[in-house]
Amino acid sequence: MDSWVDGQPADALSLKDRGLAYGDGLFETIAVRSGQPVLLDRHLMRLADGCARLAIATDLELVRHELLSYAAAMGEGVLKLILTRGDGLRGYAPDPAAQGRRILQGNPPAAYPATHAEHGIRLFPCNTRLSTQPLLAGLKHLNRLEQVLARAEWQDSEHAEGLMLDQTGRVVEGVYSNIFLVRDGGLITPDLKRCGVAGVMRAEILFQAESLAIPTQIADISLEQLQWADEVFVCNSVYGVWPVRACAALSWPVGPLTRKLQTIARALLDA
Ligand SMILES: C=C(O[C@@H]1C=C(C(=O)O)C=C[C@H]1N)C(=O)O
Ligand SMILES: Cc1ncc(COP(=O)(O)O)c(C=O)c1O
Repeated sequence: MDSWVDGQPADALSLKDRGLAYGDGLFETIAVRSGQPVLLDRHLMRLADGCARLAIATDLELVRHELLSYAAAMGEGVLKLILTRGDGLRGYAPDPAAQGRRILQGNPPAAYPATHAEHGIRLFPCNTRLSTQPLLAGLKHLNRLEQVLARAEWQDSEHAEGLMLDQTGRVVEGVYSNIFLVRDGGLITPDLKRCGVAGVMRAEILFQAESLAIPTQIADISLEQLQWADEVFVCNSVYGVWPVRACAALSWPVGPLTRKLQTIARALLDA
């Protein structure tokens, strides 16, 4: 399907776009099932937070309308929205009058091996560490060089995802996922106030767990805590939940709470 720029079919973009020049923008990667964007409200909430924190001007109702129209035309697949600050001249200073540029791209459904979800995955222990930047923490902004470096650390198919730590060695997230630990029947996921992307699926899992009276905790997590977890899983808004079986010398069973939340995520993504 053709990409759209500001609501119109397009196959080119201005060379002055600040997304290209400085990574000055945000993105959302959204699963589309039966013509509907999955977890749309959560994606729009994160986008609105990003626009407010970066002071990018955009009409979020128009964005919603375009996402719905584009998804309806796509049917099935993965829809990527890139929202940049629009054009700029040389120099970092943003134009206060700039209007955000909306780019929509349709991709086929993700084709991950079924074994990732069924039997679990191995995480590659990435050497690339995440930098601390509270002003950007949680946002899905366009500056993703840390993830690019981390993902380039392994090429084998034995590892489906990587584990990323911050500068002090705290567990933060996967390269393209968030991480959860199960301990004594409850969930723990890293606090993302210093770095990391606050995933849409992470938010949904926390919500679903709370409505099932499963205790949840958002906290700093050490490698030692990871070692003592009863179960570990990763999640994102495209594949849902993958159990984690191993990371370097650590290993975990695929447990019942992971399976329960995986079933809930799958129901959302298969709807
Ligand atoms: C990096 C992108 O999006 C992330 C990657 C995946 C995936 O590969 O499963 C899913 C969700 C996204 N947060 C992208 O370029 O779309
Ligand atoms: C660095 C990072 N963390 C977490 C996620 C998961 O986010 P979501 O659940 O919104 O897909 C992603 C998605 O790509 C990501 O790139």
